[in-house]
Amino acid sequence: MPNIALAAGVLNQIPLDWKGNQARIISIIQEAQQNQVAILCLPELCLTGYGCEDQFLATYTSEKAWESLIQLLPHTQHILVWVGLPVFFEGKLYNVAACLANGKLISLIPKQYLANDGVHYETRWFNPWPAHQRSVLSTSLGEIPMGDYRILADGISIGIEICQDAWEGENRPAHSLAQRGVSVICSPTASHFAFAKSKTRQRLAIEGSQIIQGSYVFANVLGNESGRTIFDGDAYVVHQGQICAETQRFSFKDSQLIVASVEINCQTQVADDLIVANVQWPLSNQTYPHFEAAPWEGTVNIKEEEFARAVSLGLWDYVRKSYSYGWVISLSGGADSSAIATLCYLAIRLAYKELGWEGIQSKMAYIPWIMDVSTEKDFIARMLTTAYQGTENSSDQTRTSAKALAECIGTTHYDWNIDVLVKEYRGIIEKAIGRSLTWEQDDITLQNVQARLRSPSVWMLANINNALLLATSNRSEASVGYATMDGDTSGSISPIAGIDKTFIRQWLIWMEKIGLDGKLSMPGLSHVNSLEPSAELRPLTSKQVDEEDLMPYPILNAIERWAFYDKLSPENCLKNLIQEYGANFSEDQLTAFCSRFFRLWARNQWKRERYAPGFHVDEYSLDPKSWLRFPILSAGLEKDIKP
Ligand SMILES: Nc1ncnc2c1ncn2[C@@H]1O[C@H](COP(=O)(O)OP(=O)(O)OC[C@H]2O[C@@H]([n+]3cccc(C(=O)O)c3)[C@H](O)[C@@H]2O)[C@@H](O)[C@H]1O
Ligand SMILES: Nc1ncnc2c1ncn2[C@@H]1O[C@H](COP(=O)(O)OP(=O)(O)OP(=O)(O)O)[C@@H](O)[C@H]1O
Ligand SMILES: NC(=O)CC[C@H](N)C(=O)O
Repeated sequence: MPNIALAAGVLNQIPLDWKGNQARIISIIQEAQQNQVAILCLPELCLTGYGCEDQFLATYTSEKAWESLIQLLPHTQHILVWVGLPVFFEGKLYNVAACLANGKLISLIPKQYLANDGVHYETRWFNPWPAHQRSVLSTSLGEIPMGDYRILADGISIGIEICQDAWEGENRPAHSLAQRGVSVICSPTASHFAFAKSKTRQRLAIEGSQIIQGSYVFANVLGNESGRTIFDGDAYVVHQGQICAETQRFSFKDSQLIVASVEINCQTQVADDLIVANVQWPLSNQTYPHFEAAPWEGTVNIKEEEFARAVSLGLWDYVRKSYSYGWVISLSGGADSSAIATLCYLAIRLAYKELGWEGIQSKMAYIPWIMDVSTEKDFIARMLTTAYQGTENSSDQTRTSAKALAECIGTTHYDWNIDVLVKEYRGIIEKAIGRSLTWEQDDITLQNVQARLRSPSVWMLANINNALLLATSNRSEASVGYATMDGDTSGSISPIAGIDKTFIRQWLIWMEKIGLDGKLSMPGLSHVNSLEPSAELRPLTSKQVDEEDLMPYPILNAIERWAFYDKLSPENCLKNLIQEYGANFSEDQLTAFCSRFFRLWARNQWKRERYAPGFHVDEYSLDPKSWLRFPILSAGLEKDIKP
């Protein structure tokens, strides 16, 4: 029973980046070879990127991937590597893990169960491969075995489960592989971040190793690969149910390799489903560092930590992959825009900590001024621009709050007043329609014009800086359309559109007082955290607060979850509401909240269709393009509240 080194590599790839993806794969294979690794598992579809969307349907994509695969072969001496790519077989497309060993393509093993819920849409592009079906594919390299095979390499039998395969309970291929006899399963994966989801993946890896009483090597994608989804970059080497090595999630590096040396059972029996790879493992006399999870994984504030790390990595990857030079935020001093400014700050701080200044300069070499900047402080000021845009309805508290946060972060901060613009527009329209606008008659119009007139100026800053304008809507506001279209919805990404207002406020308090690892906090949030959420669009004397315009945020969030995650009827949502909140609100009040929620929900689907792309962070999202479809025109659900 020899000891061999098993490794998993996570990669931050870019869809359709042929050269870049290949270079990162070659670099991690070389790192593995230097570490005398025998078997290396890389993420699902890592040659093309997991998120190529309908470009998978272009045969060109799989042809380019095939070319790239062939170019990898000379880099696989004395190692067995799993690399993911799309492959056409008899006119149908499959999501495949290719086994490369010692300069040869050994086999192509397709995914059996396709992911098709939530953000996943795999059946649009791929076909599921039936269990136990085995065939051969004629290729430029000759006849290659394609199907439900095992690999026999230097006495070790290896099987595979591709991401969703492992989520299929009793049907997961690990069970059949256990009966057929494998000592190692590799699991190339592309499983996006959602709160606490990595624990499920970890459990699946542990159970996989227990099912075969052997080793399980699991490798996920890393970072914001293609825009909306962020991948944790988690990987595990598990042996007999024990985790031997794991990555530190949310790394800002291009890749991470983990290695563990394990004692493996040998097998030499020949069988129909066994393809022999001619490879001799390197003699592993190396001792490996103990690759273990980051300390923050074990803390009680794991949800806050995950949110901070996932979204800041999402923002960082987005800015560099879109070749932008930074971010612009219209900073009101309220919770949403302040949360986003803080997340941008964290993106820079975490990137700096992990990559160092030289690492940042090489990653951001496309920015013309990058070599002129020498300190982290200067870099923050160049990357992050904020603007407070007051009106006569703005309070001193929000102006002070925005200024204090901007100073604490070190943004380039502006403060100007837009009353002159509001007056000008109001005058033009009043003259045109021949009457004065009043708050009694024109409330929404007078609110919205202010929100809209904050948009052109920050777009100008975004254009001047070649920066991304960040929209600040959260999921709770998106539910009820509590935002002005082309006003505060302006922007090219909506980083917090996937999370509710209640959590944002809780996270801000944690960031002020505790922060990442209990160290990286933001004391400048003290003013923000003392304010009650308000749009500040009506005259100050009216004391506008969001929760009076709408309903208490916890109630709004509860109805939203019951209705659109649990898919309960409006009537049952109300029943739940009465049960949970009946002690604090009358039935009439709760019925009014429920009616208002469904009325605003149905009326504002068109707004959700028009939001800038947001990040997925929770179990569900309201994004119509990637999670929840709802008719733009409907009778609404309000009438269904009472029988
Ligand atoms: N189904 C549909 N398809 C296409 N368009 C549809 C439509 N239904 C209405 N519309 C149109 O939508 C327009 C109204 O939308 P819009 O102009 O955005 O305005 P609207 O949704 O009526 O009002 C904006 C709301 O957001 C609040 N707000 C604004 C800014 C910031 C904040 C904050 O969170 O702090 C809150 C504000 O207090 C107000 O309650 C109308 O022109 C209407 O015709
Ligand atoms: N005085 C202001 N200066 C600059 N931007 C503003 C101002 N008022 C509103 N905005 C912009 O409009 C957005 C929407 O306002 P909204 O009130 O929903 O968010 P917030 O002020 O960040 O948080 P809160 O709702 O907790 O007050 C803000 O996030 C901000 O981008
Ligand atoms: N790529 C996949 O097969 C992902 C499926 C998996 N159930 C997930 O959501 O993470």
